[in-house]
Amino acid sequence: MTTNSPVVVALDFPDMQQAIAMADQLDPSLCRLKVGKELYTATGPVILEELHKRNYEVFLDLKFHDIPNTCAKAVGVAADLGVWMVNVHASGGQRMMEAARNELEKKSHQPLLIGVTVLTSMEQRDLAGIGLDVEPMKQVERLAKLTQSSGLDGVVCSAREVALIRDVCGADFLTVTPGIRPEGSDIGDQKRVMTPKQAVEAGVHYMVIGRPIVANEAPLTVLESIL
Ligand SMILES: O=c1ccn([C@@H]2O[C@H](COP(=O)(O)O)[C@@H](O)[C@H]2O)c(=O)[nH]1
Repeated sequence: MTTNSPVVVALDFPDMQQAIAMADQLDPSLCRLKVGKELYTATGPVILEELHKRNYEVFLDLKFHDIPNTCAKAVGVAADLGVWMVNVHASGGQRMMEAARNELEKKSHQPLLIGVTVLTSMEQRDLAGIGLDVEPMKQVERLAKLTQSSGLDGVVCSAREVALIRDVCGADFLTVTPGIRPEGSDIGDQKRVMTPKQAVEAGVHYMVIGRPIVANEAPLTVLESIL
């Protein structure tokens, strides 16, 4: 099933049973689902089959970052698994991203291919700690331009950077934004956050939302209130 919903719910769980129980409380006409490192490491590809059977489109958020050949082959396998979206770290560089793009061109099913810019859990001092003397906004801009010139479909960034990305990369270049926190909800380890309303006003294409929905005892109600 395809949906027009801008919400992608992060299924961050340690096992199949909890992930499927959550998927069964949500609705594929109201959201897509994201499978990340914790769940995929626990279950392997069978989780994707289960979610596809339930008519969900799935963002496989494994953030590949490796030498071009290894990264491209991993992206190719993700395409064969039928996912809707897959991502790589833009800081893997242009040759790595182009190799991933080229690998997808050989595939009958081609997921959206997205580059991760600066993790939404990072602020300026975290960048300084890895030797980058630059503001997150500037680094996001730099990596978004590199991602676009490498032929990818869009970027993962904070909703705070979306207006700038729309200016420099155009409105069709996809923005996928974690770090979304409804008014009053716990920020946790996220740093560059926005509310769903602010994110939509900024023009995001997709909002990735995990704990505010999946840690709530009424996840469908929270999803509906966000929508
Ligand atoms: O920059 C990034 C990239 C990915 N994520 C992922 O999104 C979700 C966010 O979950 P919350 O519970 O809403 O914080 C999570 O799966 C991250 O791995 C991100 O947060 N930031």
